[in-house]
Amino acid sequence: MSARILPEMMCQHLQVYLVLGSVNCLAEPGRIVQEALAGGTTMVQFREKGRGALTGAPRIELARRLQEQCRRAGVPFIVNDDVELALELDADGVHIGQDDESSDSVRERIGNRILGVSAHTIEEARRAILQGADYLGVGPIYPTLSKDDAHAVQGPVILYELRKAGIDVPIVGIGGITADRVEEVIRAGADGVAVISAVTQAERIQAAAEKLKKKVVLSIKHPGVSQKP
Ligand SMILES: Cc1ncc(COP(=O)(O)OP(=O)(O)O)c(N)n1
Ligand SMILES: Cc1ncsc1CCOP(=O)(O)O
Ligand SMILES: [Mg+2]
Repeated sequence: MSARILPEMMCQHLQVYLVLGSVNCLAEPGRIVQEALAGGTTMVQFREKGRGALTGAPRIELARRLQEQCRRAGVPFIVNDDVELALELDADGVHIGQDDESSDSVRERIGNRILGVSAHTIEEARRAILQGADYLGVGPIYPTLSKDDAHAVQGPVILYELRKAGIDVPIVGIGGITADRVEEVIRAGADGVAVISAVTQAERIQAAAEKLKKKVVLSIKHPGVSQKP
């Protein structure tokens, strides 16, 4: 198996990170992923959960279909929560939260595949890193309608606080992020943005992904030290 992903490469993949399941999609999920990839999406997470989510064979079939699209585009395909499914598909990685299986156990099971861990505090971030996280998902940065059990909104300042505390692993901001908010999120310390609705609910999917990508790239070009929002 290949080695653990390098932080520089991880940061590239985090730039425009599309998180989705069939329940988020107004159009057919395969079409959304196709257009999002055409618009420059850099990583995709299969998050098939919530009311009306697919289960059993249809869930696996959809995951396989989206994974194949990502493979063709050369974009990593990450499975949310379900380590079994990630191993069955030979996915590129897994994303887990604080209420899921522990990071050290998942790291042991997935070998060198990408491991993303949600963190809401400096302590959670430090533990996740010690236990083998390749990146941290931090949020909700802004209010979100896409996750019923989301933690309290943290604002971009949490990104600044994590960086100030010396957390230097790749970080993606998530929760309520729109193109207009990208600059603030990146300037506060994120390496990229993870979005559900900004892409899945857009009228023009490809254009929405393109706009996010452009804003991320422009904001990264003028980084400086993490700035307090
Ligand atoms: C990139 C990214 N960051 C955070 C999350 C949230 O994970 P979690 O807290 O486990 O919640 P669920 O998504 O499982 O409902 C994520 N999925 N992706
Ligand atoms: C999965 C997840 N974790 C924290 S907020 C969130 C939902 C993000 O969705 P949106 O981009 O539509 O706010
Ligand atoms: Mg989870």
